[in-house]
Amino acid sequence: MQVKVYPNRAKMGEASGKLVEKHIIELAGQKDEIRMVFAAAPSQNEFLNYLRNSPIIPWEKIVAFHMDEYLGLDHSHTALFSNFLKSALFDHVPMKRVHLIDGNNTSEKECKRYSGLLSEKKIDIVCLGIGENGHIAFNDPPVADFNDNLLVKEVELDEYCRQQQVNDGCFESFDSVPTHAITLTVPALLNADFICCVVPGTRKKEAVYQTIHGTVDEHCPATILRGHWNCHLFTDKNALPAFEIGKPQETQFLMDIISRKLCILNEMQEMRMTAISIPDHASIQFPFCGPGLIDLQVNGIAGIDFNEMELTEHSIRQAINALLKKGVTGFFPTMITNDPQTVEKNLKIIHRACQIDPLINSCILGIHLEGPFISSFEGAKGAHPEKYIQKPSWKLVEKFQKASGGRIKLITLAPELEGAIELIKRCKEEGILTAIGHSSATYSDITNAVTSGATLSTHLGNAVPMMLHRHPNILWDQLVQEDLYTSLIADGFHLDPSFLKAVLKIKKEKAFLISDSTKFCGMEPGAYQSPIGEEIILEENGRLSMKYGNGLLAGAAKSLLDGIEYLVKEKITDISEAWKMASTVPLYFVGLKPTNDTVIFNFSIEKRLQIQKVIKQGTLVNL
Ligand SMILES: N[C@@H]1[C@@H](O)[C@H](O)[C@@H](COP(=O)(O)O)O[C@@H]1O
Repeated sequence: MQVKVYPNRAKMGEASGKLVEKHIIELAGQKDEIRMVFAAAPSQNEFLNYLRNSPIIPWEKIVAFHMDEYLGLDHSHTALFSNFLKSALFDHVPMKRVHLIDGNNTSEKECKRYSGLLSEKKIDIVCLGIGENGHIAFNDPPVADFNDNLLVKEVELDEYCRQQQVNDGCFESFDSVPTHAITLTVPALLNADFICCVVPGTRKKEAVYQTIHGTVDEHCPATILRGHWNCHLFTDKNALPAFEIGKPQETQFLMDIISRKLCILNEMQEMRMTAISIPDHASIQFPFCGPGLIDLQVNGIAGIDFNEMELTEHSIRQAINALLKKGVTGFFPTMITNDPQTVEKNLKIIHRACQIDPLINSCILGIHLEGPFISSFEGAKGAHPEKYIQKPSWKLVEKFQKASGGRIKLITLAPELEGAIELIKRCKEEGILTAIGHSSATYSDITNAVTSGATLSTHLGNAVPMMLHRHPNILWDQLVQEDLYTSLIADGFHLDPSFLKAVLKIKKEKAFLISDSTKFCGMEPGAYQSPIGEEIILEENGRLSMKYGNGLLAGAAKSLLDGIEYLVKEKITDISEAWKMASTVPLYFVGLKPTNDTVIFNFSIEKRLQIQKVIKQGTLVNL
């Protein structure tokens, strides 16, 4: 859902009208008939007024419906929605056809008749508002059903909704507002390809707040709009309680949003937001939309590895295509401890690929050097080859940084090594983030690293010494550092659910997911050679380990998307939290501004995620 905020109703009406006008004209170029549903309420006045006066809308192609009607109100009553829409729009423009709901027909017959008309063909555009009680059409909280099997039904209006009709000036008294009505159901409204929602005014504050920030469920039926992939919410300053407009409190605002588990800010000026907040129990069939995924540790994917000798610009593009298919719109290619000549060569290739291909350039947000300044202790060195481990050296970093065209943004190192603290400080000066990882550091090494500028624990819980003292040890010692973020591999093999739960309880919004995927992610099970020459085994279930390392893990063969699914499946977090940990949190950690990159996905009852569409830099990616 995109939220746009305007200083007053007039500007809001004009902007929403323009957007719908533009969409109608686009559709008119493709089809002979455009089917639209309109809402009848004073909140729509400015919007309908814009449409009525548009000199370019091809009304002769438009078939109009409305979304609700009172039962039993006299034909001539001005509050009848059919009469309202006639005087606001239908009587002024040469529509192809207008289908009015007859509130004086028996409700059963009328629901059937109108359902029949609606289901003749797909509805293209729904223009609606949100009630003070959060309703859409007359789906008030007590009767709204996100999984309704019906398209049109009779409902009893709740008292809050009836009072709003008096507040809106449509009826003189509460008692004169009918108690029953006919309404299009939630699925009938959400089935449209395009939704324009116009909600002005102070009395809508709570409803707008809930729509943007509340849990997606029937307590506020409008929250379901966040799940629609092409919904545009227009509101005015008066209806917006959550933050003040015009004050550039970007950081605080972003933190507020992150802590409320929902949406990211894309453009401060327009207040465009991409929201995701889905209840864990939802069995909603509509696609959802969330920010593009961000993976700060990708060694490779789909047969291509950034550490292999054979890396080319073309294979980088292939890897990016595979990542986009998994919803990853931004990532750090990760170079592990390796022959320095290969590292340098591959950094140059990545740099060149970014220069020649704008898509690669926009997906590669930076490069992660994981090593070579790591511990050579068993366990701590993990799957990294000992022969290429080096002493911390700014000179080497400088050489690599030059080869990469300044793209190295993160270095994982062992702070206990001689010269590591100086290197951390130097990196900080040069704008490179540093992380603690593949280390056997003590509490004082870790504290020194943090005070010198280290801000992350890389894949906490993995690549640590084989045997740990129960306390102190390197896990507790990092967990207590409040300034450290933590990256976690949630592939189902690297960490147990209880460890993940405990880390999240401590680190809260400072924990994010990485895949640590290698070229074997997406490959058939079997025995292979790793890019750094080790024999490795990829099992049927996706476990990747060293053949001669007593089963020790050797990176991952699962994607970031699998990590999100794992957190939800194991009931470690809900989907909103997990998605946030794989998108907004890592982006925030590296200090990059949110983008408009968006992923549209299905989330099934079986908790499976399926990517449907990826929008990168405003363009639909060909998946
Ligand atoms: N990329 C690292 C490997 O280099 C490391 O060997 C492994 C260790 O996991 P554990 O410490 O659980 O054996 O974690 C990740 O996969």
